[in-house]
Amino acid sequence: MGHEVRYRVRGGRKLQGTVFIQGAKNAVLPMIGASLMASTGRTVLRNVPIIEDVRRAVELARAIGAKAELHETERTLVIDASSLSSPVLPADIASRFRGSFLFVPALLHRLGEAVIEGVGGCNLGSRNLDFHYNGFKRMGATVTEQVADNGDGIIHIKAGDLRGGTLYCDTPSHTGTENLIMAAALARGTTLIKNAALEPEVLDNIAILQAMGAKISGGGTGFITVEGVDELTAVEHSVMPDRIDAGVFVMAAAITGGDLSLVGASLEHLGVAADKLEQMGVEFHQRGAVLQVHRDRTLRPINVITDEYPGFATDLQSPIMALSCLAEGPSYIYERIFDGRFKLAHELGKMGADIEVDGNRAKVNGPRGLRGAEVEAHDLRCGSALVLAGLAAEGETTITSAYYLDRGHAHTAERLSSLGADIVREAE
Ligand SMILES: CC(=O)N[C@H]1[C@@H](OP(=O)(O)OP(=O)(O)OC[C@H]2O[C@@H](n3ccc(=O)[nH]c3=O)[C@H](O)[C@@H]2O)O[C@H](CO)[C@@H](O)[C@@H]1O
Ligand SMILES: C=C(OP(=O)(O)O)C(=O)O
Repeated sequence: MGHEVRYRVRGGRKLQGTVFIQGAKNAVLPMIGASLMASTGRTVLRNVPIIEDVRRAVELARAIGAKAELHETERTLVIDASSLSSPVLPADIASRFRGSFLFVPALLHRLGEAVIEGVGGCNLGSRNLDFHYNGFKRMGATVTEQVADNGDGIIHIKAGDLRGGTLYCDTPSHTGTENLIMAAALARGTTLIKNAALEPEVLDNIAILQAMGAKISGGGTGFITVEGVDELTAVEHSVMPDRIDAGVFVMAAAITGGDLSLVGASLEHLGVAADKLEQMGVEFHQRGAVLQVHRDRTLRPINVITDEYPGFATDLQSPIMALSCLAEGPSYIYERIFDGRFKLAHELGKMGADIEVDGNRAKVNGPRGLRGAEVEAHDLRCGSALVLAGLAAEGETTITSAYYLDRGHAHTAERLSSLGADIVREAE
């Protein structure tokens, strides 16, 4: 797992043309979790990104007894959760993607318990789940951990009768907020979630839950109130566009000095990343649902501090590290969200970059001409950053362990090739 896919990129071509931004990975995964809360009917999700995380989510939904059909050509997922039967999230699937933990509220409500054999996601240093567990406990659940024969921890959550309460996140956790909202949606009484995440994907998940009959207010304010209801019904919903996919294509235009029209991209959803890219010399024009991106000026260096939305998204930190290698002067990056997200610096070093890392801070000494090399994608965004670097490098770049890239980006090679890039995906 993780080593069978590689991308080969030959750099030096300016990208031009129109590309469709995929549906959002971080919106569709909680929506699949939400759909499992409907005990009758079929949920229809449109604009679903055809990525490995969605394929794993479909496998996991089936493993717990739901019927799930992914219609790839139509980018539509149909889920019938009426036959949910097993509370066990098996390690072989659940430990391959972070979004697996978003199935927990449905299991607690539908089956009274959840057994978590593993939680995956990119290895970005410590990724705690205490806000989720503490919230479930405040609602009346019990959480216990056992050690399996192979030494792995197995978490057992028993719901009893979940009731509303006052919950909080110490920091505004993205999936933490989504899990607590879903747990509260079918709980008895009223729940207040303080310091809730403001990400657009959280708001899109609130929108589908409201359509299903949930009573949720305060989305986007940091204080969310949920009045529990007795049941949720299956609905049809179109997944919002992926702002991180959009950001990567913006940077593909920027790193190649290209000119792209991004269908579905929103300048607003890029948050501070849009301002930072403008400071670097990228020009934007939002015309309805199409964002035009152009860069022909010299790239200027930048200071980046990652933060929760609307701050600079941590998932765009690796891509901008690749871009800043070409900037005329030193760029400074401070990663505040994850404590292990700089493995990329070493890989970019193999391509000629000069990056000094000190804890959660990095100094990128630009400009450095990049050259093709054999590099490894240690996580999803490390993968997208290496593709960007490959687009600007002289010669051929081979990116291994590219399953990680496929976890979150759909049809990467096809979409970039259609814009003029020389890139192929090889799977063994
Ligand atoms: C599937 C999904 O939506 N993944 C996204 C989600 O991950 P995820 O939801 O896992 O990220 P969080 O917002 O929860 O984590 C942010 C920080 O809070 C800490 N924390 C979080 C929860 C908790 O219970 N205790 C705790 O200490 C984490 O260790 C991390 O340092 O948001 C991240 C931050 O925008 C993105 O990079 C991921 O792409
Ligand atoms: C960290 C990421 O995802 P996940 O939380 O799914 O591991 C990501 O999308 O970059």
